[in-house]
Amino acid sequence: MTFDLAFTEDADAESRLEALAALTRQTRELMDAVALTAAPEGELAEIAGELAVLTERLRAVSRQSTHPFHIGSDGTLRHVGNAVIGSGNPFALPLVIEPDPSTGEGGVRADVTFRPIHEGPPGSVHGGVSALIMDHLLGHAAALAGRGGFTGTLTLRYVRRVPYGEPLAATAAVARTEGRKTWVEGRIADQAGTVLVEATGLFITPTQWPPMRDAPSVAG
Ligand SMILES: CCCCCCCCCCCCCCCC(=O)SCCNC(=O)CCNC(=O)[C@H](O)C(C)(C)COP(=O)(O)OP(=O)(O)OC[C@H]1O[C@@H](n2cnc3c(N)ncnc32)[C@H](O)[C@@H]1OP(=O)(O)O
Repeated sequence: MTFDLAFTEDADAESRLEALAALTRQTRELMDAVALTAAPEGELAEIAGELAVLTERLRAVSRQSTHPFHIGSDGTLRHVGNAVIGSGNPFALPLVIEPDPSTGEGGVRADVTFRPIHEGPPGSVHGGVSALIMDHLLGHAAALAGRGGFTGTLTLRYVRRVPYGEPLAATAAVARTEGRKTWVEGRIADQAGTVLVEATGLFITPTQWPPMRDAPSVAG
């Protein structure tokens, strides 16, 4: 398996990506507003009609697929369409990941504030959403350690309910390695350091992998 790695270094492409990111941020605002709206029935129907017009306007100029990996003008490996970090994907939180070598090999951290659209049990975050965030962050740690790969297994322990609307921190680092296999451990904790979710992932580097797998700098 190979990734489609495109090079976009001209100013027009970058400025268009900025415009797409602005549209994406606005769409996320819309999703939050829909989840929390108390508008009356007639207004809901009217707004749905207005949104249908906008949806058709976008659909009329659709791409064949979402944005693949590409190398940005600053050399960063970008995945604009990614479901977790993608600046062009309204579904993405998005997660902004920073290296944190103090936590170990491939150490990474990210501030994360979940929103009402992530609700599972009333008033708290869906376990699958926590798993999504952990999967990506652990995979990023493996990649940062030069051991990028696909998730083979992901194990989570839900220690406490995860609240939305509160700033939390997600961290991960490589725990051990064996051949093409990399075990990564991570957690989501609150500001007091209380662990809410613990995760362990096994990432397997395929035998055929693109040369730039160290991914020193990855963004959405
Ligand atoms: C361009 C540059 C990119 C840079 C990158 C930057 C990205 C920046 C960060 C992104 C972070 C994204 C993080 C999200 C990551 C996903 O969410 S990936 C999506 C979910 N995962 C998948 O779709 C994987 C689907 N599965 C597969 O493709 C294949 O099964 C795998 C995992 C590649 C393994 O295939 P394989 O290489 O043929 O494995 P195989 O030779 O059979 O086995 C090798 C070893 O692994 C073990 N193994 C195989 N599968 C498993 C398993 N599922 N569980 C446990 N053990 C297993 C075998 O038992 C064997 O062990 P040993 O006998 O050697 O001890």
